[in-house]
Amino acid sequence: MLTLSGVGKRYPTGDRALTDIELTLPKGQVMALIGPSGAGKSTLIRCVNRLVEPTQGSIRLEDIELTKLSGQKLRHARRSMGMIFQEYALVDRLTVMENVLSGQLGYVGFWRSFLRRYPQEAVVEAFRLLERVGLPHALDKRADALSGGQRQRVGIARALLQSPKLLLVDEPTASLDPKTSRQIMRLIRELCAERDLAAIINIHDVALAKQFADRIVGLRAGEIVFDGQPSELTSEILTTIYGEEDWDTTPEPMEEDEEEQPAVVRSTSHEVMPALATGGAR
Ligand SMILES: Nc1ncnc2c1ncn2[C@@H]1O[C@H](COP(=O)(O)OP(=O)(O)OP(=O)(O)O)[C@@H](O)[C@H]1O
Repeated sequence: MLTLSGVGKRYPTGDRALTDIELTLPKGQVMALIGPSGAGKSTLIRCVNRLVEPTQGSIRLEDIELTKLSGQKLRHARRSMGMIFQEYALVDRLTVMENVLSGQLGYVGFWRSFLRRYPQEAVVEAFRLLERVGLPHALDKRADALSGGQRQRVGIARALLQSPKLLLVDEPTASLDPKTSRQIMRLIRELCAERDLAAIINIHDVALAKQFADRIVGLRAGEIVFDGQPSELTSEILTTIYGEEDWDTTPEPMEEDEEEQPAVVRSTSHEVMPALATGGAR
């Protein structure tokens, strides 16, 4: 369905973000993309929808070579990719319903969308989607009155309204509490199964990736260093992806007379390690 071959990206600054990426994603597969900060996860996702221009290689979505598209054809191809990006924030002053319908912007003409007059069938589908993502009672709420989890649900409904073939999801749980994070990951997974939709999810939380993805791809310094089943993600492989760390032990409780550590320990972004607690069933 989606095939990346020999994909590379070097930014004008000289940073090489991706090297020789080979990846094939079949229909219906939920793939989690993990790796340390700066490994190239966001760059990879953005190369697929061409928010970032790959400097090498080919990216095919079904029979369309995405790297060669421009203008109208690129806009058309982008409609088949639902994007759930943190920074694709909702428009706060608009209602939930209006935010979802804005997923139709690529379809309806400029004046129609400017005047916010959407086709009846889009409105009906938006109702249905809002019900499906668990927000049937929030249609008229302003987006700024929603919780983080509710906002993410609106973002998911908006992405689905354009009937995509592929979902590109960038850190969907970054600002959510653990329970809401699980609910959002479960929802994405269920929706992919219902619609035979493939998804690439850039996620820092390894435990969530293991629980909710069919496949995990580990990036390190722009290269794929692991591609396999969640059950194959051993401590050795985590070390390959993230670098040396004792993945299996948790710290011993401190002795009473031990000097207390500061509550917050700041680290550079390159030292960010994944959460490893394994939760219960899906
Ligand atoms: N616009 C840009 N211009 C120059 N270099 C960039 C740009 N965006 C990213 N990079 C560089 O490309 C590399 C990969 O960055 P990217 O954001 O894709 O990593 P990431 O794995 O998504 O990181 P994080 O988990 O922190 O979001 C890094 O070295 C980064 O500094």
